[in-house]
Amino acid sequence: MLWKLVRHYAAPYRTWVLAVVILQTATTLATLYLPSLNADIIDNGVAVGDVDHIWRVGGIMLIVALVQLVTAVAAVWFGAKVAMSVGRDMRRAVYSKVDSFSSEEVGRFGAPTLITRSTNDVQQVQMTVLMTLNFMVMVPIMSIGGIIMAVREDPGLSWLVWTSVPVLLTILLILVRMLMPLFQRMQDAIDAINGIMREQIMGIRVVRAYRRERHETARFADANAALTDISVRIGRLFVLMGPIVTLILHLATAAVLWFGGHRVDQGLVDVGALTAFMQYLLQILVAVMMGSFMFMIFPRAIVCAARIGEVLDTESSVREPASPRQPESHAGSVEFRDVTFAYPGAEAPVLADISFTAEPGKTTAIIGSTGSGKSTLINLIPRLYDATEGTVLIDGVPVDELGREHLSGAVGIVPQRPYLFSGSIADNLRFGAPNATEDDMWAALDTAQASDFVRVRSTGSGDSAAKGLESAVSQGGTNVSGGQRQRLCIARALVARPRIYLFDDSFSALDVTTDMKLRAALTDYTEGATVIIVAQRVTTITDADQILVLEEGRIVSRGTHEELLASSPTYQEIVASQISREEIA
Ligand SMILES: Nc1ncnc2c1ncn2[C@@H]1O[C@H](COP(=O)(O)OP(=O)(O)OP(=O)(O)O)[C@@H](O)[C@H]1O
Repeated sequence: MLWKLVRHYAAPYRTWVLAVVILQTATTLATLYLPSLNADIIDNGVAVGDVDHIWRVGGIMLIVALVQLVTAVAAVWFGAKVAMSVGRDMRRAVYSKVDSFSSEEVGRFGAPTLITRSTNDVQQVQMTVLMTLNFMVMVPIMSIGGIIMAVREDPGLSWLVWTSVPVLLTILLILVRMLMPLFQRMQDAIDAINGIMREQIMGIRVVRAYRRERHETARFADANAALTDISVRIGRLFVLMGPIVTLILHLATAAVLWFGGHRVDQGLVDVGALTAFMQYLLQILVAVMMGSFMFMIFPRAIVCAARIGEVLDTESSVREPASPRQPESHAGSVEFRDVTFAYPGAEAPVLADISFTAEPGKTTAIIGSTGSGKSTLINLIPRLYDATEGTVLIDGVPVDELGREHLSGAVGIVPQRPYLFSGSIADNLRFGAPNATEDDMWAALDTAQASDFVRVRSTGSGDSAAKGLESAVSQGGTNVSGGQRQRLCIARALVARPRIYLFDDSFSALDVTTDMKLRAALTDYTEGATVIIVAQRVTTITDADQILVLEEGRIVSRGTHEELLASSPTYQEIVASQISREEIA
């Protein structure tokens, strides 16, 4: 998966990769050339007192060193550009994939892991691309070229290469083998810590309310300790690696000086050639070390790439139609035809044989006990999920044949759990209608009974204080009350002026008087549109043109308030539990 991902995302930057290969080759060749020039200066300049030779070869050395410097810097620059671009594109792809997911896929993966995969995992792959680009040319050329050059300088000492390289390689491979499983566990530990952190931040109020701080702190401490433990073990192995490699390098240098010294004494080799041999041996060992380092980062990148690939290979269960259909009328009627729905993995359906029509200009209300499937039913209209059997139609066209744009333009939903985004109140209100004017927004706020508190609202202090529509909303809408958040979400749906309004238990946080005022204003505002209201309170829906009573996922009765009062035992039960006999009368 790592190779497949990198090949795909690096393809647009082929030219830059080629530049890195050429530049790295030039750097490595220059690095390999320098020791033999050095040997030449010592043997043919210093040893025989030829100053001209020293100047001439010294000049060449300077030029070669300059070439090495410039090409090395340029190679790293291009390498970084490729790696960062690959990382950016991969992050973008993961983001847009997640964006296309339906509630099912988001629920299946879970938010914490989706966040880790699009940030930390992509970063690991990006880092591996950077390292690979830096080392992939240098390591093979330097090790093979180094061996050839070293043996050329003094074949008699070549046994030192054949012994030191395998020793270093063996030790490094043992370390890599020990590191591999640790890296895999590290990624899981990061996931776990992100998950706990997110859950605790989101649920901080509940944690406080139930005085669970100690328990939660202990849970976090355990996850933190696990991550620390793995990191320390990885760190220990890394720390061990430094001295071991240095020891081998020093032993190799000492061996070259010891055995080489004897050979110089015996006149078998020149001092310059011996110096060059030593430098080549060090270059070979450094190349081997870097090669092993590359192997060390691969296991982690492979794990990360697999996790990224899993997201990218997942297709949304709610798919865009290949050629979207346009309905003939744009009135906004909603029809359910024998709809059955089961959540993925669940055995029993939560909705069964649902058939009804919600007409434009009329209000359809859905009432039923907790868990009877009201929200699920509403969620099928904007395709948060697709029906398992049967069809949901808007203006006579099945919703899965409508384009996403068309569908989101037609349907305005106020979810059961109201959510606002960070930004100003105006930013939030313009979510579904970017061109809405201030008058449009105030009209929606008036209808949602939200204009009073928005008008006096102010955030920030001094000159930077923002007032009214420009006042700030924090992420999730946590700096407004539950009822205010609910009304702002209602206003957000109203501003877009869709043809179909879906209110999922949207009046629950309002007091009875505000609820009444809001519904009266709503009747005028939504005139001509299809309105579907899910409600817990009977008083919210007494005026509805049609009330559907849901029980365990089935419509058990339907009719107006009066009709149901007369005919439906379930409805009578609900009403009796909420309204006194006098009120009913
Ligand atoms: N994402 C999900 N995965 C699996 N089951 C779910 C999921 N969401 C809801 N359910 C189940 O489906 C059933 C219907 O849930 P739904 O939220 O539609 O009920 P509801 O009538 O809106 O309830 P409430 O009045 O409490 O909001 C419940 O039994 C619930 O446990």
